[in-house]
Amino acid sequence: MITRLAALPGRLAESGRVRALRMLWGAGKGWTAAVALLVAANAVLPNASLVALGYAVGRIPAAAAAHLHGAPGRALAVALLVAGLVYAATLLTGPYQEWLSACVKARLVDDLQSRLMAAVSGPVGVAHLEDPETQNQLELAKGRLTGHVPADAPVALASAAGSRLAGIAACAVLATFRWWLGLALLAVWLLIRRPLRKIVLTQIVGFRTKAEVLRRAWYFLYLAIRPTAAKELRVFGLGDWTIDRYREHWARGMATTRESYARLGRRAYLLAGVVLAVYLVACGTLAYAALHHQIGLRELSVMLPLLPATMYAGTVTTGDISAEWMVSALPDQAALETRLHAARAELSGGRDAAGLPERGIRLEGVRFAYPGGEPVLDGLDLDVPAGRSTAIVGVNGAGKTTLVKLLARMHDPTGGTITVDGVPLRDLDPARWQRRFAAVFQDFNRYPLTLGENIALGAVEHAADEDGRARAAERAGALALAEEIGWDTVLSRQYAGGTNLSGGQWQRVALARALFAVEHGAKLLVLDEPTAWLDVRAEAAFFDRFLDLTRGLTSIVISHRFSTVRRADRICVLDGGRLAEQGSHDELMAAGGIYAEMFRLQAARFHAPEEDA
Ligand SMILES: Nc1ncnc2c1ncn2[C@@H]1O[C@H](COP(=O)(O)OP(=O)(O)OP(=O)(O)O)[C@@H](O)[C@H]1O
Repeated sequence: MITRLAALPGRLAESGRVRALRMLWGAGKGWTAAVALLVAANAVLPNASLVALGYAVGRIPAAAAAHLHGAPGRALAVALLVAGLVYAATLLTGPYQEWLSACVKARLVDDLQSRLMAAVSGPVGVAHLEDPETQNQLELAKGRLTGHVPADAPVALASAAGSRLAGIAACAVLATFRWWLGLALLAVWLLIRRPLRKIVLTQIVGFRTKAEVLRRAWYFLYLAIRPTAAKELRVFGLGDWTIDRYREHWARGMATTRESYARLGRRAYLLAGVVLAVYLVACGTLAYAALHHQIGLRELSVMLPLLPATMYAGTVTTGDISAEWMVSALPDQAALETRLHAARAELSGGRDAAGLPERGIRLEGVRFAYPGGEPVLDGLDLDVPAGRSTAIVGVNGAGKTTLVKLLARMHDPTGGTITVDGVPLRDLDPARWQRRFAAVFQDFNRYPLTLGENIALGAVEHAADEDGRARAAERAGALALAEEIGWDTVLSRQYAGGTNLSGGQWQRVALARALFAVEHGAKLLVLDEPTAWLDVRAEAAFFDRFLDLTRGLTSIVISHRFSTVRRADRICVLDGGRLAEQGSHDELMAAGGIYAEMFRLQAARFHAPEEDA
């Protein structure tokens, strides 16, 4: 996978250039014209100021002989004025480039980031998000791993192109003195550019193979600076360990980059020898011509400073290197969009899911394994009747959450069939089917938004329904919280005026969100460990409301707390990837199987004799 990411440096850079140009054109004709002006300014002004200064120097002897009077004095004054103006214009190109870069970047960042977000959110499943290659490509496309933002590419390329043109123009001016000298300088710089640029491109490719290691480095950096991990890091004294891990991964990730910089340096010294030889010839030729009065002071003072300016025709500057890095991210963006667009088709189906399920969901011989993993479900047969509550029970890793992910079409089974009222689940429009669901996942989201928004996100198109929001909060036991802190308080102290919630308070908010979705039409309620964070009283209140909460819904509850599970109409026990037992609490207890054993084990902890406790 990594090799695919790393391949073909040349093509990668070229397609990036075309993309950068297209991006610029897309940003607007005015910006394209402004960038073209930058290219022209970089190409013309530095040489023009050298030429103008050379002309002014050439006029000094005549003006000095006339004591700065008369026509020679005026000619010098005009030449100096022109040189000064051109030089001032040259100085202005720097700020102009900064301003242009900021403006173009502001336009492009928005577009590039939105496109990335759209690409990643496009597929209805979640497999692509669990795929390391997607994550590598995503980080490269954002430019975060390299520190070179792709939105800067058009202006950086324009600036580099302008400098190259300036170098070529300097060679052309020197060719007016001796055609072979201009040509020799151009040829030597062009020859040198190829190997130098190849080193940079190889460095970029080398860096890309380290994307995963560098992602790790960034992970350790964020681990150290984000408040979520702060408590554990301190309790276990992991501060230095985190820094060491960061450094170790960063050093590994940057090893190829450092090596290629060293190679670039060595090669540059070698090539500098060749350049020196050509420059010696050039200086010698100019000196010879001056000594033999073949050229005057004016020509000499124009040609001499242009000699070093020819290097821009081929040398690789830090600006060039940055531009290459920025450009290299653009094909990643395109490849990611293409790949994730294809991933949209992986979970296909066009039938409307409205009104489903009326009778129920049936799983027959369902098999599923995560990519590269052992089978999690291995021939599962299960009925989930509509309008009833079904509890799923099993040991850690039995596949309970995975089963819910299959039902919600985050993944499709690798074998067997799932049908809804007899219609294959694969035939249903996956996005519409997902909107039939309301869920409190084990790792529910804790949005750093207001309390009101946290609940309204369950049915965002009905966010204005304040009565519905209050009803959902009341049923979830979160109304008191709303009355205490207000609907508009942000649930994170990392934002001004925000507050932090306890785990149990968060769980009530997550439940309220799911119930708000139910208020607005969701018919399948999934509760994955819905009471894990609740205190005893809140859990008891939840049991009391369970029948009310799930009435009329097809609900699936997953829990290791048997007091929650026993309220369900039907309990299914997963074991070894299959359905091991099913029935009501009483039936399963009477059967004396896995469920009964697990239930008794848990109950025994609460009824243990005191010496046992
Ligand atoms: N995204 C994933 N990629 C690869 N393997 C996964 C993924 N999610 C879960 N698994 C594996 O699938 C198996 C079942 O996990 P699952 O989360 O479905 O179990 P569970 O019954 O819900 O467990 P628990 O009671 O601990 O919540 C586990 O072995 C787990 O390692």
